Amino acid sequence: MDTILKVSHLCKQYSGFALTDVSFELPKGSIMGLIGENGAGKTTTIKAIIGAVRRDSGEISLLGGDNTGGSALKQDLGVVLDDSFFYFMLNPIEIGRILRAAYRNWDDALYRSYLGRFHLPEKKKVKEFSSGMRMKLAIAAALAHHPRLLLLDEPTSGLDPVVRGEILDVFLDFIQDEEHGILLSSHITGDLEKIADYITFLHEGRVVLSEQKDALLERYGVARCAEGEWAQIDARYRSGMRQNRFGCEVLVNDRRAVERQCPGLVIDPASLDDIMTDTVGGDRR
Ligand SMILES: Nc1ncnc2c1ncn2[C@@H]1O[C@H](COP(=O)(O)OP(=O)(O)OP(=O)(O)O)[C@@H](O)[C@H]1O
Repeated sequence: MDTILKVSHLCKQYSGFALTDVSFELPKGSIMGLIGENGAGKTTTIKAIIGAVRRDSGEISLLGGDNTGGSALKQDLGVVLDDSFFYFMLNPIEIGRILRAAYRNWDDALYRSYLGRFHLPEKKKVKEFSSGMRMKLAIAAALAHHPRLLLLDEPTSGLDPVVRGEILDVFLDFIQDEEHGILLSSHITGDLEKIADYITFLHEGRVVLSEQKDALLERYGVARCAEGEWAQIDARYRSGMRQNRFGCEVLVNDRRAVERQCPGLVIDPASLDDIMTDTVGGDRR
C-alpha cells in the first residue's frame, strides 16, 4: 500500500489526558475520517502530525518523509485547524497577498475561484465574516497553494447543509488526483459516510478501530431485541448495547455471523453514529 501519511505508536501525555499508542495509515488517493467524542484526542493527533504539538514517542511519516521537514514539507500540506487564526483586520484579497509570499506554489487564480465558489466577499474584513464564512476562507486558503495532503480539523462544523455539500464536493475533486490524501476530523458522521474511504475512531486517546469505511459498515449491524433476546447473541459479536422502550439494541461486529447464529433476529445496518455511541457509551454485557 502506497501511503501518504503513516502514524505509528504515537504517544502524547498531558495532565489528565494521554494519547496512547495511536497508529493508522492513510493510503494515497483516499480520505480518512477521524472520529471520536469531545476530548478523544483528534485535534492533538492532527497537531502532532504537523509538528505543532511535540510528541513524547512514536513515528510520523508524511509525504514520504518524517514530519520534521520544515518549510519544504509545509509547501505540500494544506491545514485547517478548528482554531485557525486569521488576520481579522484584513480582507481575503489582502490575506492572499500574505500567503502568496509564504507559498512557492500559491495560485492566485485558484484562490479567487474558491472565493467565488464559496460566495466570499473579496473586500470585506474577516472580522465581519460569520464563522461559516471564516471556515470557507480557511479551506480556500489551504487549497490555493496546491498541497498534496490536506489535514482538516472539523472543516464542516458550523456550516449549513448546502455549503457542507459544496465543501465535500471540493474534497472529492481534490482526491481525484491519486497522489493526494485527506485526513479530516468531524463530528458530522453523515459527511464521513458520504466521502471517507477509511475511518479511524479514537476514544479516550486510543484507537478503537481504523479500517475501510465500507467494510466497517458492511460488518457492523444493530440487532433489535425484545427483552432478554440479546443473550442468544454470542458475546464475541456484541460490541455494545442500548436499552429502549421495547427491549434493547445490540451493536454487533459481524452482522452475517449473527444472522447465521440467530436467524429470527432483525439486524439493521449500523451507522457510524451507532458504532461510536454503542461501542463506547452503551451498556456492555
Ligand atoms: N495544550 C494542552 N495542554 C493540556 N491539555 C491539553 C492541551 N491540548 C489539549 N489538551 C487536552 O487533551 C484532550 C484531547 O483534546 P483534543 O482537543 O485533542 O480532543 P478532540 O478529540 O479534538 O476534541 P473535540 O471534539 O472537542 O474538538 C483534552 O482533554 C484536552 O483538554
